[in-house]
Amino acid sequence: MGYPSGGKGKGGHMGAYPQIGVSTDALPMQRPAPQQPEMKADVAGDDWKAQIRRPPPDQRYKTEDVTATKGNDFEDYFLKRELLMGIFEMGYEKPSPIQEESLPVALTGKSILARAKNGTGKTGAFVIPILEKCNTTKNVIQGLILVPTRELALQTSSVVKEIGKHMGVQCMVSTGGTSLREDIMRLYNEVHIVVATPGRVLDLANKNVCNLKQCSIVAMDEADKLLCPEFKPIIEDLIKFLPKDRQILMYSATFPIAILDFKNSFMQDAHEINLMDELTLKGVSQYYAFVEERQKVHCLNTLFSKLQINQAIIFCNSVTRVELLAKKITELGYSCFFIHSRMYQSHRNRVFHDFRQGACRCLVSSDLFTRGIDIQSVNVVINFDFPKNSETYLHRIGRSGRFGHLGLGINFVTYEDRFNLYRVEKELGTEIQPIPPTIDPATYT
Ligand SMILES: Nc1ncnc2c1ncn2[C@@H]1O[C@H](COP(=O)(O)OP(=O)(O)OP(=O)(O)O)[C@@H](O)[C@H]1O
Repeated sequence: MGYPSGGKGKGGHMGAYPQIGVSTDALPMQRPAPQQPEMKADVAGDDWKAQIRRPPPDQRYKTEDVTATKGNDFEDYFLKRELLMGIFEMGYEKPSPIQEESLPVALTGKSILARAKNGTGKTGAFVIPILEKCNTTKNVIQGLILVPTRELALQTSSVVKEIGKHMGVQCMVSTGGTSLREDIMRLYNEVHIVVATPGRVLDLANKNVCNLKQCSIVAMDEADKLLCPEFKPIIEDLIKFLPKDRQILMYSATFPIAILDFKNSFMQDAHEINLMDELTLKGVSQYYAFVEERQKVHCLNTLFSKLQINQAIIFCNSVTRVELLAKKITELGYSCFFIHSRMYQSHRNRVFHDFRQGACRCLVSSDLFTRGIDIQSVNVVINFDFPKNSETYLHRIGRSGRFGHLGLGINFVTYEDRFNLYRVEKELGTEIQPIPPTIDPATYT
């Protein structure tokens, strides 16, 4: 991934700070999908593998979090050829452990409640069976994917479109913060799979414009977040619009006890998968720096000069603090973006898109980006404010070290945070070390 020259370091990139407002272009996945598949594959012959345009193999070191598999191949699951082509063109060579555990069960139609570490391929674990079951000759919604944030909806829909690109699948994103009218118009066209935040899709179902009568498979990503008090009643209402024999695929890295209630009500016979004997990622080194509040910006400055940051996400605990910190970083002479839920959706889209493209090295974020966001080039996560609970800690740190790669998590800990640090360590069974004077770049690059 390329960077504009001087993307890191003191270069007076003061202009980068207000960049978030420059354009209201929607991301491509928000536009109505084309009516024809991007490329119709000729997969009739035996030479289909020769047609696959695989990306160059990923040679980087990967930890056992993704390599400890049974050695299965995607071809073992008798998937449609068009789907297999999409999988291989994504650069997926072999299924990850959670994909190995999920695919055969999901393909039988059974519901799943699965827990696996961050960045180990849960999205593929539910997207692949949904695509396999999708009959693109039928003009009805057959799969629904629910996610807690709009950014995650955009990201997941692009995975569906990429993996399903040889199938002619029509995938629609539907989230709050966008035009309801456009969503309604889109639904007059062909839609096979909907990726949505719960409120908007319930709204559309209530208005009888989103017909879920034949939607027999539903995935809930970040399921514990979807079952928090804010979303749970919406999810329960939505389920009433689905067929009785629907299949539910629930995934997260964290499953508090509260989930059991939902499981008992809606998916009693679900198959359970738990790949989290240990909770934190093997590839992510975690450190803390004991600081006073007023020293934090200075410490961040020191980290910027000492670390080999490819891309970094810096988390704060409030929207106000996100904006303040982004301003301070800019004043230090570093370019940075910021994102939080109180920004206009068009600005959020722009920041997400540009940061993913590598337009800026550093993103200051609220917990909006804590879950699910997959940006492979992020190798450093900094908790400028220490998170309040261990679930948030785990998901934040998991924005680095994607798919078993190496990463670094650094926590600023104040006197008031000291008990929280201890609790997170205890609850996650992990050790967060005091930060040493130097950190070997080989451990996180
Ligand atoms: N079988 C595979 N082979 C190679 N790369 C893969 C495979 N499956 C997934 N990936 C890649 O791994 C990265 C992480 O995957 P994904 O976002 O699905 O993780 P996740 O488990 O959902 O993470 P989180 O818990 O943070 O949401 C993505 O960039 C994805 O493209």
